[in-house]
Amino acid sequence: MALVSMRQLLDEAAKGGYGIGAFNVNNMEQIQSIMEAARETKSPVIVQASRGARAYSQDRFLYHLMLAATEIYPEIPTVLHLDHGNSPATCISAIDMGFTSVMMDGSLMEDGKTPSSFEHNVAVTKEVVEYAHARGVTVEAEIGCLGGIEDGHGSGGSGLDHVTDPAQAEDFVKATGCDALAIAIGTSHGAYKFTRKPDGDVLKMDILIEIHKRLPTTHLVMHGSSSVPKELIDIINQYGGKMKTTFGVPVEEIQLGIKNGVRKVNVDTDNRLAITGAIRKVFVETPEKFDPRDYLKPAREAMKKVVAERMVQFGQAGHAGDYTSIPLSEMAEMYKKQLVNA
Ligand SMILES: O=C(CO)COP(=O)(O)O
Ligand SMILES: O=C[C@H](O)COP(=O)(O)O
Ligand SMILES: [Zn+2]
Ligand SMILES: [Zn+2]
Repeated sequence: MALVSMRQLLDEAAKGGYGIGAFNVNNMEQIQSIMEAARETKSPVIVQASRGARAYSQDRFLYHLMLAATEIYPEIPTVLHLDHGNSPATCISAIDMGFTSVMMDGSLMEDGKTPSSFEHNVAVTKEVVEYAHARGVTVEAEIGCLGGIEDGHGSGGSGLDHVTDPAQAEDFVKATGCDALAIAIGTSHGAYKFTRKPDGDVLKMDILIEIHKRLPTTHLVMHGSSSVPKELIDIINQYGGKMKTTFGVPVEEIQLGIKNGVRKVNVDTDNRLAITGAIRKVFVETPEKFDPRDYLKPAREAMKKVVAERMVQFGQAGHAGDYTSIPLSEMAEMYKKQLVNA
């Protein structure tokens, strides 16, 4: 099976009322972990690569690993998505290489740091939507800026300033025709999201629910959705790591999101934690070992376990065989004839 459009997976998820994890990758072992978890749980999958991942892997390596994944796991509908594209040029280069979905993150300027204006965001997103849809490729956009509310860190100043404005989200989707919308509700990337279990003061599920009410057919995306389980932090620290106490997004909050329009759930940090803990354990317990396979195999296994668990929790498990994939050329026709609902 060829790589498929993310739009199709999200439309199916909306019909079935479930969410789909989007897991970040940089190398072969991470791709293998996700694909094995998908096979075990019979899940459709979204594999995503950041700009950093593309640079790290000289992206053609990553692309060809993903083609290998479609050959080895033909029963799994598999999407290759660009995470946080910073400009139309970045998105276009990914589409030209064969990514079947891209994120145009116009909430920030091209430097990936400075919050942008609504007008800038609309303009760059529209440009990407036009190029992508003509090729059957999906576009995720973002409105509001990620970054914690609790400590005001993240994209520029006080986190609350950058929480998504529901009215603006509505205008933005109408103006751009994007397929999926990432919103800012107080989560941030990385391990240090919250200093206590988040409540409604710092994790704005009410805003998410309001956005879903205004945009009931828009596929919402939750970034920064690692749960940062204490068990994974404890393993790292037990084997010589030095991570501070921290809290992520509780799975039950993500599940509440899924009941309210969230179809794509971005997870990277939890997998990084699992991999690092597994490798540290081998190093400490068997310091005489030096074959990379001796620690990469347990690392791969540890990540697979986290991914499979999330696939079950998000509800995508069991849905890999529900549909046959629509070729990108047909998706392009559907966009042209406006058969894909905004
Ligand atoms: O949002 C993410 C990637 O875009 C990943 O978030 P985490 O750092 O919570 O895993
Ligand atoms: O966007 C955040 C993802 O966790 C990717 O992180 P990265 O830019 O370090 O590859
Ligand atoms: Zn952003
Ligand atoms: Zn993100």
